[in-house]
Amino acid sequence: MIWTLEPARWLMVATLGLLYALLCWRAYLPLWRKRQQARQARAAAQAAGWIVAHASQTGNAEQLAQQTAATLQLAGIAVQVLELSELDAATLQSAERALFIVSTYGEGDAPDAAAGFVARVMGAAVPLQQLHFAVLALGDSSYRQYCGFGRALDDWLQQQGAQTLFPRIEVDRIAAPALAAWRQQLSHLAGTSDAPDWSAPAFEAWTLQRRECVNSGSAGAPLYHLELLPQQGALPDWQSGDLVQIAAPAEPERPREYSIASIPQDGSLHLLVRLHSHADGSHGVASGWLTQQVEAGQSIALRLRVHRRFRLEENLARPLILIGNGSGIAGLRAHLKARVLAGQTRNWLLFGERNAAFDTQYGAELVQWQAQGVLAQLDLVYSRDQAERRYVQHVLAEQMQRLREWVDDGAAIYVCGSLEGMAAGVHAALQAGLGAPALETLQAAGRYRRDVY
Ligand SMILES: Cc1cc2nc3c(=O)[nH]c(=O)nc-3n(C[C@H](O)[C@H](O)[C@H](O)COP(=O)(O)O)c2cc1C
Repeated sequence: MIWTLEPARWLMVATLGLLYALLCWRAYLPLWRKRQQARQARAAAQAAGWIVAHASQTGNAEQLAQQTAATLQLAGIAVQVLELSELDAATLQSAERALFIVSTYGEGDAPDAAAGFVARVMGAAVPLQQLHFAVLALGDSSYRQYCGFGRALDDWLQQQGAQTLFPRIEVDRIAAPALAAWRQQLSHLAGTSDAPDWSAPAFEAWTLQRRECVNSGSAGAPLYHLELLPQQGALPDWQSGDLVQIAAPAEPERPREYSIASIPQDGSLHLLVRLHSHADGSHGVASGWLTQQVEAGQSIALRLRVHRRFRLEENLARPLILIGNGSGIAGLRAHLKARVLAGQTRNWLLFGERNAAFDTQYGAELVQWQAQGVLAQLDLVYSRDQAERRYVQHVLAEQMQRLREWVDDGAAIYVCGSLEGMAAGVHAALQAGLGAPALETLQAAGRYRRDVY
């Protein structure tokens, strides 16, 4: 009879039972973990309430996402603010409400940072019947593909079965009425009537200290170096990579953006402004006013704009490859100044212009930095100084071995200047030399940044 078994046998039976239970548990463990993770993801999405996802190049969409989140939070709604690139299919599938605030670049493309989301997530079918969403699409109607990315994202979400909370709102050059419509929809959704005011910081009066044409005789349009100081108080703080907005008196509702060419340690704010001329010979509203009309000692309405995506941030500690052309030297010069200040000498500048005789804006500084050993490599590429046209992307392709070595050493790549021609050519050369996936990885890691126009 079983009750008569000896203790040793009991022990064996018990051990075998335990072993069997353990084996079963081990077999079940991965499944359990997976279920647990899914449960946690769902719980996180539910606890987080709404997702506010942004895709921004120069920060407008990101700023609006923060303001949108603040409005919802004020109404007691839990919000998770994410970059679009941080969203994956699983998170989208476990979310119930999401607001997308996205701008458009290139020719109807997503901002650089969202390229990964487009390839990874939008390239596939993701059933999203549970998701309710709305899109705020930022753009500029003077481009052919107006709000191209916002529209594409909206279409894709609807194709996946997601339901719109309200129709897409398109914002032409940050126009106030469209933003008011978005705020109104938010207040309605959140059930609040006291949404915070979203007005941008006011323009402040600055004084033009000095202006100088830096490319007299050039085959290109005139380029001017400007120095400015605030009329009230001390010089504000900014970082290399940041922008200013300038409101010309003739068109204050449409401020123009310029890269800042100096750092606060220079003692004033420098800009490099190209005079634009139309076919009929008339000048661009803002560039004509800044370079031909305002006199030294007169007032300019200006506000600073953080351009987080083009700042150095953690790349300050990495080797830095700076690539640009024309007035794009402005932003690159500010970065070089910040690097010199930080004692970082592993800098490589590839810069393109037309003729060495006329187009050497800030050339003396560059040569001096090279002599001081703070500019490890300087490639000045003049397109018209030889029979064949030669551009930065050609030199980049020739120097690809060196570029790979720098990237292997952890370098970051910053591109500033014209989108057509330069930035597109540089992008193609980098893709060919490093491979598209590697370039995408660099971009996602914030090691490939562009300020192109
Ligand atoms: C180089 C460049 C290309 C652009 N291309 C487009 C475009 O194709 N379609 C469009 O609607 N807006 C285009 N825009 C306008 C931006 O989408 C708009 O300025 C937006 O407010 C930028 O928001 P962000 O700061 O969040 O990136 C372009 C802007 C730049 C500088």
